[in-house]
Amino acid sequence: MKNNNYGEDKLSFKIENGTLINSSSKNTVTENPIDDIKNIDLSYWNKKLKDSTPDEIIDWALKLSEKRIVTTSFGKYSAVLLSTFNRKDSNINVVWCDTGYNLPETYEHASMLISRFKLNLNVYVPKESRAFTEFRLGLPDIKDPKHKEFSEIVKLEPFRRALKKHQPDLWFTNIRVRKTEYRNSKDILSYSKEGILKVSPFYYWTDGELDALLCKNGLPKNHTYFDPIKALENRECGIHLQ
Ligand SMILES: Nc1ncnc2c1ncn2[C@@H]1O[C@H](COP(=O)(O)OS(=O)(=O)O)[C@@H](OP(=O)(O)O)[C@H]1O
Repeated sequence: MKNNNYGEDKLSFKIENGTLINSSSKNTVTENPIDDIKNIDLSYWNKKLKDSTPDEIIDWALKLSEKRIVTTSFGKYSAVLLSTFNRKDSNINVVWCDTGYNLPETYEHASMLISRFKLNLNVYVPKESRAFTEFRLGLPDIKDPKHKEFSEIVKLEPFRRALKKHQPDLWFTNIRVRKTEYRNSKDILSYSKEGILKVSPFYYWTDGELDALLCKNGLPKNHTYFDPIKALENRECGIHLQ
């Protein structure tokens, strides 16, 4: 049974057979003998953190470095991580790569979360205007060879620019198991190609569990989220590959 302690307002809960039950976590991770964030034993710590709650994982990780960011797409479940950081480190740099291709509902969702959580938001946009990109490339679908250049211009280059600017040691994100084969090979902790420690506190949570969490905490869900760079649910947009 997984302990789904979220910890908001000092309340905690777990889900057993689809039912939400109050509980208190007894799984606080106190041991923290890490002196080199670039070389932590991922297999040891992933095992250790697997039964920890997102709050416990975040508390553990926050002790590792002040140089940290949380990324958001303002997508379907973005409210989960952003609301957690509102309690844990409300001033953390939030990085959003606004491709210019979000639906109006996503911009509405973003505006609402930005003001509700007073996000310390850092927005990265493409260097080229949407009009010029579309003039040159159209709006290529994923089968079109031009999709690679399109992704690079509207999302991947802005994301690399964000990492270069912030130079984080720690990157909080919301990748989850099962979404893609690639992600099944990841875990709560993983390293990016540049050696940034990525922390995904909700890695083992299912959609149903996140839905229950949103509902319990009165948080909004961005039902219609669509990212033309990612395009398919089981595809990588590329930011987690670099
Ligand atoms: N545009 C943009 N800007 C900044 N950060 C982003 C962006 N797209 C994805 N992400 C980060 O990746 C997390 C998982 O998102 P996805 O599952 O949609 O994956 S993907 O990266 O688009 O393939 C996602 O977590 P959530 O936004 O909480 O779902 C972000 O941490």
